[in-house]
Amino acid sequence: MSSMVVIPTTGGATQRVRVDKVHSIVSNRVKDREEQFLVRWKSDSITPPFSWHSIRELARCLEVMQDYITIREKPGNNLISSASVPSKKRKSPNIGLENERRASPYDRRHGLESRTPSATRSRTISSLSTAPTSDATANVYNGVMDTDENGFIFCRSAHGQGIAFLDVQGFQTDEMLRVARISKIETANILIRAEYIRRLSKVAGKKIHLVNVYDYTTPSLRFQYIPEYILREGVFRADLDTQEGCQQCSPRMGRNIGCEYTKKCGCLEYAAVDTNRITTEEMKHKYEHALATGGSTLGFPKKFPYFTDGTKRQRTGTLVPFYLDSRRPIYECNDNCRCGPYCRNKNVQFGRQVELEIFKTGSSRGWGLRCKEDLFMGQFVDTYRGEVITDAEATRREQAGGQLKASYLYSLDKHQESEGLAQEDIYVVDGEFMGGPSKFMNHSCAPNCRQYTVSYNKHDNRIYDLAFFAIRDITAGEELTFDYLDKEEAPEGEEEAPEGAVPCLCGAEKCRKWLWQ
Ligand SMILES: C[S@@+](CC[C@H](N)C(=O)[O-])C[C@H]1O[C@@H](n2cnc3c(N)ncnc32)[C@H](O)[C@@H]1O
Repeated sequence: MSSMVVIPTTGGATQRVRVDKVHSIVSNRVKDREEQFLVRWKSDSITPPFSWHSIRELARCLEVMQDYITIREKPGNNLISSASVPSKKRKSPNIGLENERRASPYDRRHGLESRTPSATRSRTISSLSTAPTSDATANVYNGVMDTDENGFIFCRSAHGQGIAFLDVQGFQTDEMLRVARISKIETANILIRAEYIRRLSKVAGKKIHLVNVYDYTTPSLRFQYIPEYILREGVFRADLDTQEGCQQCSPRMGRNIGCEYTKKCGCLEYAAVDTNRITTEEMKHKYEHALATGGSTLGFPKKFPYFTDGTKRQRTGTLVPFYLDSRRPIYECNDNCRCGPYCRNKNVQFGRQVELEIFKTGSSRGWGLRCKEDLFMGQFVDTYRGEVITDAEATRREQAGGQLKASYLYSLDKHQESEGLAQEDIYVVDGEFMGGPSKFMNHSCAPNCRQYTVSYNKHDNRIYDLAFFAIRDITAGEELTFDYLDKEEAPEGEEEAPEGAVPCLCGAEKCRKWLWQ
């Protein structure tokens, strides 16, 4: 049995397969000591074209290759979803189709014209019982190889005498599955890992490492690292130029640390009042009046969120207890402030300053995140990034994505109550497919980090940063975790599994047993 066109895999520059033409990868084998993958090409035909390709030709299709490997590793999987098997109602396309094949540019480039079409070609594979075996030489089915104007190879549909046929109904055959199972996938895993590490090296800020001492898997290449939120349809944020900055502060007031006096700093207008320092009856009365009328609380005792040089803890930049021990929103200064670029009230906006490591946990929790250096209590770790979507879109994605989807969705509802925002006005951050390394932070019922609200524009209360800070000293190498259900009062663990509950594997002494309740 031979195919129409044998793709040369040695000698000369390797031609690549273009990822946007590939539907999926559906099988693998080792041929001539080379890992090869069976590509199903995008096509409207109900017998789409297939062809075998070496790993080098698939160097630009690593995401698709990873999809295949992930499915292949799942026990009992027949590697092709029922959705992609054409309906039995459709008529068979190879009846009466006798496409005369002309030499393609690909053939001409490789001097393959003489092989097409040829009487010496073996018979078409017409039934599953004669589908390719491990030692079959068939390379192209239901199509012919071609190259596009940029030199990328692709396969286009063609049927008829001499064109090997592969029926996707009942795909794959037992023999293909057997061959796929015993054929090692090593180089592909190495290339996928190398590509992920290459992409991590492009992420802004300190280095992010990837460690897996358990197996050959790599986090999904479909995840895209982004430096900022991506605003999706129906989501708006105030223009940065229009954000109000503090006007009474300056870089050189007091200790030359930018903002110095909480009573003057306009950025703290909506920051929480330190009620412990409201000591006189008169002040108390004024404060109650301001609360009742929605008046400004500027001038009441407040706190800047971060320690500065010269404070007793000497942990410059870490959160002060007033914020650390609460869930009060943090208001940082912005570029329109008069306090200058290095104000003590700026921190999260400068981005991550610590080296992180994504690591395989070795348990059913999948991947996790840890820090390569010691962290102080109150130290900023990283923000949570992702697509910002409307509440309606979040509901839609949640319904489509199943119960685990919830762990990637974060509602920006901190100001909902205080600002009287309707539920449909709430935006949601989805960090499943786009975001940063904090996507890998697992849940713990006894966490060492917490997520805080950090705003730079006090008037835009629908979009703000979700920032992770250490809530105790953390030794380098310790897994970073936070409580997915971070509430003022954590719910008690229930004996019975609530509906949709995912068992919690955090291992904390007082584990609540379920991720969601
Ligand atoms: C935001 S992701 C964290 C990264 C994830 N481990 C991964 O490999 O991509 C949340 C998911 O991790 C898993 N997970 C996180 N914390 C867990 C825990 N304490 N127990 C069990 N599974 C956990 C669950 O599958 C959850 O849906």
